[in-house]
This record gives sequence, C-alpha cells and structure tokens, in this order.
Amino acid sequence: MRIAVPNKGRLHEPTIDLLERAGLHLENGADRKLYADTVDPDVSVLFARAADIPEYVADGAADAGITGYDQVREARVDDVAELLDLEFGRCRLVLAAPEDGDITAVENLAGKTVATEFPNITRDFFAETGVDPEPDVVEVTGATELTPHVEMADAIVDITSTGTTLKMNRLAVVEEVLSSSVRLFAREDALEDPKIEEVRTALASVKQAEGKRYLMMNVPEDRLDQVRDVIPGMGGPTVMDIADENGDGKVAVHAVVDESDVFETITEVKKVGASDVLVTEIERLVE
Ligand SMILES: Nc1ncnc2c1ncn2[C@@H]1O[C@H](COP(=O)(O)OP(=O)(O)OP(=O)(O)O)[C@@H](O)[C@H]1O
Ligand SMILES: O=P(O)(O)OC[C@H]1O[C@H](OP(=O)(O)OP(=O)(O)O)[C@H](O)[C@@H]1O
Ligand SMILES: [Mg+2]
Repeated sequence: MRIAVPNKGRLHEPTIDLLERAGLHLENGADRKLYADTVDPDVSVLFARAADIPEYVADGAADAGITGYDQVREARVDDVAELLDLEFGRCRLVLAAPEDGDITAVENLAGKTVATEFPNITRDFFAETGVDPEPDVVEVTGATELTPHVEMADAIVDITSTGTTLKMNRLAVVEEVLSSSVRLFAREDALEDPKIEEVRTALASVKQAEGKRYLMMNVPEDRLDQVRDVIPGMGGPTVMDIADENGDGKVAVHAVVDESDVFETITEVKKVGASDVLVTEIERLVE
C-alpha cells in the first residue's frame, strides 16, 4: 500500500510527525525524496505536492493520500473516499474584496472578475449561488491577494486562517466558500486492502490520544466509590490490587481523563483520599 503525503509546505512536517506518532516510522528519511519505506514492509510513502495528491491517488500512483480537503475538492476526483479528518491544516477558503470598495455581498460580483488558485471550487461556488452573469474566474498560482490592487481582479477566493494576510492586503471577507482541514482518503477500489484500514486505525489512535492524559493513583479500598464518582470519562477507571506488604488496604486506580479535566480531577481525588497520583501522556488510544 502506498500513501501520498505533502513533500513540502506547511503540511509536510505535521504529516510526517503524525505518521511517526502512529508508529509508521519512515526508514530512509523524508528529505526531498520521492519515496520512502516505512517500518511496515507493506506500507510505503510517496512525496508529492499537496495540490497533486488527490490526482495521484485517483490515478493509482498511490492508494491513499493525506492532504487538505480544499485540494481534494479542487481536484474534482471521482472514486476516492474520505477515511479520516486529521484535524490540522484548518483553514477557510473565502471570497474577499477590497475593504473600502463596493463589493460587500456575493451578488455584487455579477459580471466581475475573481482571481484564485482554486478555479474549480470558485466556479462551483458561483454556479451554486446563482450570480448572474457569472463572474469571470482568473487562475493564478500565488500572491492572489495582490490581484485586486493591480486591477487584475475585483475580488479573490483564497485561503485564510488567522486573517493576517487579508488584513495586510486591506481585503475583507465577503463570504466563506469552504472550510478545510487535512484528511486521509483512499481510492475506492483500494479500500479492500486491509492495510488501508490498519493505517486509518493507527492514525485515528493518535488523534484519539491527543488531549487525553493517563492518571494513576493509589486509593484506600473503602474510598473507591467516592473516587469513582469524581473520575470522569471513558467507561470508568481500571482498578487493580497492589501487592500489599503493609496490609493498608489500597488499590491502584488508572483512568484516561481529558487534559482539561486533569487539574480538577486531581484536586477531587486527593480530597477523597487518593495518594501517589501520576499523570502521563498517551501516545495512542485504540478504541
Ligand atoms: N494559512 C493556512 N492555515 C492553515 N492551513 C493552510 C494555510 N494555508 C494553506 N493551508 C493548507 O495547506 C495546504 C497546502 O498549502 P501550502 O501553502 O503548504 O502548499 P502550497 O503553497 O500549495 O505548496 P507548494 O509550495 O507546493 O505550491 C492548503 O491546500 C490548505 O489545505
Ligand atoms: O490568514 P493567514 O494566517 O494570514 O493565512 C493565509 C495565507 O496562508 C497561505 O499562504 P502561505 O503562508 O502558505 O504562503 P504561500 O502563498 O507561499 O503558499 C494562504 O495562501 C494565505 O496567503
Ligand atoms: Mg501556501
């Protein structure tokens, strides 16, 4: 099974990092190579431009891919299935126009010109919104934000996340076109390969573990019910006997807790008699 991942740009590093955390260690380095093997002899990696990945998967150069949802939509590929939202690379594709201009609604773009790196998504958007006459869509390959200032376009459709680039270029959002994040997807006819499900499960287990902590503590057996009451989440804690030389009647309690609940949970379990509380990170969590 071959999986296509971004070779550079902002998605490269977090994708490699995710594969590593999922246990799919890259054997021969990730730098500027076309292919890499992984520790799993049945899984290899193909490095490609984020924008080309959907096409590579659809054409069979790779079986699965990791790239932005915006790229999958723009490539208009058939016969690929989304398997997992990897929840990074979050951004929005927006229609934006000069802050102090007359364009404040989609309808104002009737017969005007819109520059974008995403011509397919942009044309689909105007077709759906029914702006008449449809705007002329001009394809550019970067620095889209400049085009309204050099009279190349009246508005743009471009990526924004913090909004800094739009602000710097004195552009304001007119409307959201698409909301995006990085996805794992695969060619439909490759879905029968059990490796694809293995990779999906491994990546999902990393996402599951994010934001969770593993809590361990010792608890007097007669306080167990009270401790159970204050530990939130995940099907209740695991309780284990301690090899108990002193005969002081304690048990070990382990639980998975949301990171945001850790502080409060520790305060509460201490109140009801827990001791020796340990908090650790979780690498993966397979449900
Ligand atoms: N500012 C941003 N915040 C969050 N995600 C973003 C942002 N910009 C782009 N992305 C996501 O990352 C993807 C790839 O963008 P990136 O800028 O890394 O590549 P690129 O510039 O298209 O690469 P190349 O240099 O190969 O042309 C986008 O399709 C989008 O899904
Ligand atoms: O809302 P912001 O946080 O400012 O992000 C938006 C910018 O990020 C992307 O560019 P990138 O930084 O990837 O540069 P690029 O044009 O070289 O791809 C995108 O094309 C926008 O220009
Ligand atoms: Mg970019």
